[in-house]
Amino acid sequence: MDCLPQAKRLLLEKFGTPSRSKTSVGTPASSKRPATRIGRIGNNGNNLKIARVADPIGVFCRVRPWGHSDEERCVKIINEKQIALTPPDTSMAWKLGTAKEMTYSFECVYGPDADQQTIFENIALPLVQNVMKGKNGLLFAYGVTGSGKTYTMSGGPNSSGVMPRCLDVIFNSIASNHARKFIFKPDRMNGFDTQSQADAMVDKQRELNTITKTPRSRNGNTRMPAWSATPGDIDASCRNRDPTVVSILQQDSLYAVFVTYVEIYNNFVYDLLDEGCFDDRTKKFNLQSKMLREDGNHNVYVNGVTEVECSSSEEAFEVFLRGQKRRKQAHTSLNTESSRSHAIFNIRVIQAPLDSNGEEVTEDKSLICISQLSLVDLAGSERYGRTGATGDRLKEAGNINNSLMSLRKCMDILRENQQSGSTKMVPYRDTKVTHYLKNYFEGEGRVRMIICLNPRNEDYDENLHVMSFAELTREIVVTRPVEKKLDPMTPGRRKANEIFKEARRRIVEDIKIDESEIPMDVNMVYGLGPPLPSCVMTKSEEEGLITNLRRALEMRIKGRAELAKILTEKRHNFRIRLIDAERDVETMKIETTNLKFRVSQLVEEKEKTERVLQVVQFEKNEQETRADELEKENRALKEELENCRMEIRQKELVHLKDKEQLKTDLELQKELNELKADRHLQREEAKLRASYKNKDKTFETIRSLIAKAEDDKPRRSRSHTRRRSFSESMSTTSSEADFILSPTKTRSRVISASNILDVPPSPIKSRSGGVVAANPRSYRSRSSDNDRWIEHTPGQPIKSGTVFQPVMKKKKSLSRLTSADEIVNKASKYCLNLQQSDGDGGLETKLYKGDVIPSRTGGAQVVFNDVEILKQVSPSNVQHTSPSKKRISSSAFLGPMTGGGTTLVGKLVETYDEFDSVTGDVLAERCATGIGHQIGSKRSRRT
Ligand SMILES: Nc1ncnc2c1ncn2[C@@H]1O[C@H](COP(=O)(O)OP(=O)(O)OP(=O)(O)O)[C@@H](O)[C@H]1O
Repeated sequence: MDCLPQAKRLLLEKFGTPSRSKTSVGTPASSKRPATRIGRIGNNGNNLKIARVADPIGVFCRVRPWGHSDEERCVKIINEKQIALTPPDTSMAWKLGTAKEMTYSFECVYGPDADQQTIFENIALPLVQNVMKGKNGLLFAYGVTGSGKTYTMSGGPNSSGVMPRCLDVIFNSIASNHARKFIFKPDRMNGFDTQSQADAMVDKQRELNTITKTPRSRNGNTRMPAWSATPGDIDASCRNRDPTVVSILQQDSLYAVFVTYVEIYNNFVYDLLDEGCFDDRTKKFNLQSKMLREDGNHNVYVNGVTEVECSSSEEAFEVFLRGQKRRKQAHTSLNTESSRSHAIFNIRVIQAPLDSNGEEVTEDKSLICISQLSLVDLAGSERYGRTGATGDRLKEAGNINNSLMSLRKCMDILRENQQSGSTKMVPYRDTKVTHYLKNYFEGEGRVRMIICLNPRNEDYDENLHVMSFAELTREIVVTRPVEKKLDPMTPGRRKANEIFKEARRRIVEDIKIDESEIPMDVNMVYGLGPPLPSCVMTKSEEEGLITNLRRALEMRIKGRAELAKILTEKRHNFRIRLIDAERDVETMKIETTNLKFRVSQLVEEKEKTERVLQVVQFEKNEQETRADELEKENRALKEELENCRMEIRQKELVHLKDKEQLKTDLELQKELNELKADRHLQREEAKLRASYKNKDKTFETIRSLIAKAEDDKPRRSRSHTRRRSFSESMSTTSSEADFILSPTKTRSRVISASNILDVPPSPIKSRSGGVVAANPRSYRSRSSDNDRWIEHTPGQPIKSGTVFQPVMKKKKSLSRLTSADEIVNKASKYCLNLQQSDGDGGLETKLYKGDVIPSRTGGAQVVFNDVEILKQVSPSNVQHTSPSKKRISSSAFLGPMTGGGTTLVGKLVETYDEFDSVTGDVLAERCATGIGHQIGSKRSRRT
């Protein structure tokens, strides 16, 4: 509905009433020059010539403060619009004799006392207002070096210049309509695209991830660039914000602000916000020069320039500081921080209307409006001679002056074209600065210039040039930009959307229904039809516009009537639903009363149940305590039972052991008895043989007697018969003897009698006539002894120092055996070496020898068959030697040998006695254990 006042305004403009009177802030009314109407060919589709209103470039003058009050100065402020330049004696004009005081007029003149706030409000704020309306603006500062251009544009630490204030006002104004970050995305061709809120959120998240990896700024809000401002610089967080707000917002549009910062140095364009050019090695920025391009609307832009979206003026100002650090500045004799390049800081305001639901930004790219405010800090003009510049500085100065000269040339031709109607080509492309600003001078925005003056006498000559440029510029008019139709849709969508959302939230809260069940269609209520046709009347007699307008309005009236009908219907429906709802409420009230009664009953029941529950709980606790006690008792009894069982098991083990021992003893006893019986038998046999011998002698005697009586035949035949019967009886007796001496009858379990009987008897007579006890098995030929011995010496043997050495050519100590195989497969003999004291200081060494034979279970068993005893007795103790030991010793070695195996058996029986009585325990314990341990599972049978 904004279209009627807008149409009225356009009509007024059409008929010549300047609309500049609307600008309340800015140039004083008295200083306003009437808008110039210039003829320009515009293409409105019908190729009609239209007149467009043009404004002159607004030129303002600012005189910076001078050092000392007594210092002579060449600038004199005549009034708020005029200044006078007085040539000093040192000036060139004085020398040439053309010196005279010159007066110059400006839109407004600001003296040394003018503060930054005033400069901003009067010069820059109208441009900011324009930008918010979707129009472009250019503000540039021009003047000699050190005249205060940078100060005016950027400001100092405690005095914000034009640029930060512009940012403040823009962000203040769009506060409630600020689009979420990343809703607008630069399309890299000077345009913008929109994206959904979801996509914007994704981009936002990505940015947050990047920020968390980099340090934060001093105020903690935004990213702190690695090369951010040093403490001496202007701090974005410390400056005072300008609180001004311009209220010319499109309420149904969302806004975003992007900034770019470029510099033109030595006629090359550089992107001061390009982050990919920091050289870690040199710690310097290697900026790549950029190209200037034209977009589809012939707007010049820097190709590939970094456009930074900012959420606040602080953030934008930090971005500016970031770029400022890279700007080419140098110390010159005229300015300690002289700008050696033209810096252009662009603030781009993007606005796009919300969709018909007032929910999201429209996707229609043609409805996106981009307006740009360019703030240009030109490098200062300077004379070569004055600065004394050389090298790079000289080259810079040359380029600066060239570009400023080119700017002046362009202005000159432009003015000539405008004044004389000529169509000379304006050489914008001569330098980058004129090329870049071309669009502004051709009518794409409002242009304002601040002439900065340094009133020192030394600057007079340069100031003169600046003044002539200012005069020239003032005469140039710039076409006023066409008012853009920013939002063609019905206004109020955003508000309606908010109201609708609030209503829906309340319904969801109160009635507890799903939010998705309530349709979201604000358009139904607020869409009054298609947008109104253009109201711009190009010809007074044009009828079509009014007809179209009438038709559109009639459609709207029709639409409104339809909406009214729908409203009535909805009202009716709503009333019916309301009545139903009231009825429901009554029913519910009754139900509520019933339920309350039921609830009170349930509460009583619940209390009763709780009491019962308490009693049950108490009982349960008691029973649990009792159960715990019983459990403890049970556990103690189980432990006791287990102990008893263990005791029984131990006793059973002891019993079994005793039983085993008894069994072994019995067997040994039995074997002993058998051996004793054998010995007795052998004695009896010997006696019998002796008696037979006697009988033989008797027979011999008889035979001789018989031989004497041979002559007597009958007696001889009788004698023959008798002899034959005696021989028969003798043969019978000898077979009986053989039976008695049979090895099988004398065999013991421990010692193999067959081995013993295999050994031939070797009776040797002693000198005394007795039989010498000699064991042929003890003799071994050292050359033919192939037996492999296992030597077992338990404990640490005592060195006897005797010549008595058992012959064991191939022997291995039991303790060195590594596997059972060494006994089973390799060893054939076993020797147990036992040493013990005889109690009288003597040492008794016993060697128990035996054969190693394989056992049935695959192991090995030792069959002892010999004992050798070495007794070392002190001569003084010979008398006291124990008789029993003597007996054992002598009986073992000096026992009677009547021949055959009998002698050896007798000897072995004696030794077995000894073995059994003296070393039985040792053998049982040590030998069996030793062998058993060495052989492992193949434990040999204890013998
Ligand atoms: N109106 C002013 N009030 C106070 N100080 C000022 C004013 N104008 C300029 N100055 C001071 O003068 C010095 C030079 O100013 P500035 O750097 O802005 O000059 P410039 O025109 O940008 O020079 P150049 O072209 O060499 O860059 C600065 O220290 C600045 O603070």
